[in-house]
Amino acid sequence: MNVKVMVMGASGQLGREIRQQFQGCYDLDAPGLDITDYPSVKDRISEINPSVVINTAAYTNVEKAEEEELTAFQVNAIGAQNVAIACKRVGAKFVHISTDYIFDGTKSAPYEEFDSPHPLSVYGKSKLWGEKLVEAVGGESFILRTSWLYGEGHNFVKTMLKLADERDKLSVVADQYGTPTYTKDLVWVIEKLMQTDFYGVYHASNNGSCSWYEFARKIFELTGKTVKVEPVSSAEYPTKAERPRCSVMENKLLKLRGLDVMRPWEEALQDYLENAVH
Ligand SMILES: NC(=O)C1=CN([C@@H]2O[C@H](COP(=O)(O)OP(=O)(O)OC[C@H]3O[C@@H](n4cnc5c(N)ncnc54)[C@H](O)[C@@H]3O)[C@@H](O)[C@H]2O)C=CC1
Repeated sequence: MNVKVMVMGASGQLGREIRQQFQGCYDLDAPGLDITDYPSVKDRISEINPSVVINTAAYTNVEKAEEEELTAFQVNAIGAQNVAIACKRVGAKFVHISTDYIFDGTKSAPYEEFDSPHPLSVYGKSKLWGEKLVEAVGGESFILRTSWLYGEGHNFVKTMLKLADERDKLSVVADQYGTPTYTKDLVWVIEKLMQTDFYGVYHASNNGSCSWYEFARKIFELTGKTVKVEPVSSAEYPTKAERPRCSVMENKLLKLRGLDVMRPWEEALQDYLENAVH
């Protein structure tokens, strides 16, 4: 209980999951800090003197980031570095969350940790800059790249369930592949890793892969919804931000370290639908 953990972005999807799972196990601090405000970040981290800081705070609107590049970079790159510097000053371990969108999705096999990144969107670029700036600080940091998150708050699963109640037919993109990841499972990995000194970049998604269309079909299969789902191509559903066609990642370093506690995505989804969605 005397391990102090600070969570940045504590009211977001992942931040809420961490608070839920860590409550009662750790001395938890969830400040409503703006991570782009370096003096405040530095002062608060010095004052609390945590053992671990987890940064889930991010500019996550992939579409809007195309128009708000500066803000996206302020939060995802500069903000991440601010927290990393403040952690280094007090000797705190730093867990930073990144994304599969740093890849361009053209590789024909799952991405490993040391594959070359090549982001297609402003969001992806800003997150990659965040990774590089965190690494440049040279502190005790873990960078966890995850994908297609769902848990507390708004997410694809809840959107699909809502639409299924409102419509008879849905169109879902079938030519973008990735791995849905339950925040609960990601928190298991965070907790395992933060107890080690194995600093570095990790892929941390549930196991397996699917398209958004297959993801939607599985959600309806598991909940017994009878809505008709139609596969569409990305070209039929134009967006401002370009997304990777196949950003499936392998949790290779977690496996090598014997720390891959991730379940197959279908199993995690079933757990979520049975126990967390009301
Ligand atoms: N949601 C997803 O599908 C994926 C998310 N990620 C990454 O996982 C992490 C967590 O994502 P979610 O919890 O889903 O995001 P979220 O959007 O639910 O939460 C992000 C939180 O950060 C806060 N925030 C924004 N700007 C801030 C600032 N300047 N200072 C402090 N807080 C600020 C927001 O208010 C929000 O509460 C992020 O780093 C994101 O880039 C990675 C892959 C997929």
